[in-house]
Amino acid sequence: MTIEVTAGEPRLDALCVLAGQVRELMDAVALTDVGEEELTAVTGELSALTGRLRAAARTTPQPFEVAPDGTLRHLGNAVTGAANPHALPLAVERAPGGGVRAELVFRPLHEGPPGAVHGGISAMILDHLLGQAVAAAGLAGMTGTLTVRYRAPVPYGTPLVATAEHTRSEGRKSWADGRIALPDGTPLAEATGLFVTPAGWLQRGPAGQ
Ligand SMILES: CCCCCCCCCCCC(=O)SCCNC(=O)CCNC(=O)[C@H](O)C(C)(C)COP(=O)(O)OP(=O)(O)OC[C@H]1O[C@@H](n2cnc3c(N)ncnc32)[C@H](O)[C@@H]1OP(=O)(O)O
Repeated sequence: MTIEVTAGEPRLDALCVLAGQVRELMDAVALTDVGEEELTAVTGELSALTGRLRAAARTTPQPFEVAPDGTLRHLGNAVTGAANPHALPLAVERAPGGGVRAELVFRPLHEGPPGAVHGGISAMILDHLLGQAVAAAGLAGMTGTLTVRYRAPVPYGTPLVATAEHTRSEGRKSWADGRIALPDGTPLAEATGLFVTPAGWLQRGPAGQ
């Protein structure tokens, strides 16, 4: 899959494509049933590839930054970052009725209980989405508390919809609610969270801009 998030920045585009390929690799590792000899051979090739990438390395992932088009982006983010193999990546958009939403499909790689998504993975997605709902209201903050109610096992391999909305603020504290649901709206995991805007962000913003 080609992800074009970086118009006019061919190296970053190539990095995002590489991250997508690594996601496919991770899926393949989670599901492979090839024999021991082949596993050992592939491990050797991957070790060589890892060395090539480490030939020039940074100490932190791609940063939270202002892109050339003036928008904020975080290609290294563990949930949304197209350049981060760990990320789905989650594509978050403004919801028509307010708040934010994202369509997502978890993968077998995300298994916790047999046949369902790990609760920590669901919590991570909800944490991020609630945070973006708060940010969309102009109050970006760090998670202070996150409470999740798991109402039903979250399946992988099935289209799901995650939504969140900012509910209220008091000073630097903001609250948001969200859920991961089936496309018909049936909630599977619901969350509420408190986000605190660090005092420094009030002057400089989360990207230090
Ligand atoms: C455009 C962008 C897009 C970007 C959109 C990005 C979305 C990303 C979403 C993912 C977010 C994360 O995962 S963030 C990662 C996980 N979270 C963290 O690592 C946070 C670590 N904790 C901290 O950095 C800090 O403790 C903070 C920032 C949370 C608070 O520090 P602080 O700013 O010094 O707060 P402080 O002055 O003590 O308190 C201010 C008020 O908040 C309350 N308060 C403080 N912490 C907590 C808490 N944990 N739980 C309850 N309440 C708390 C205090 O009681 C006080 O209330 P009162 O006395 O005024 O009533």
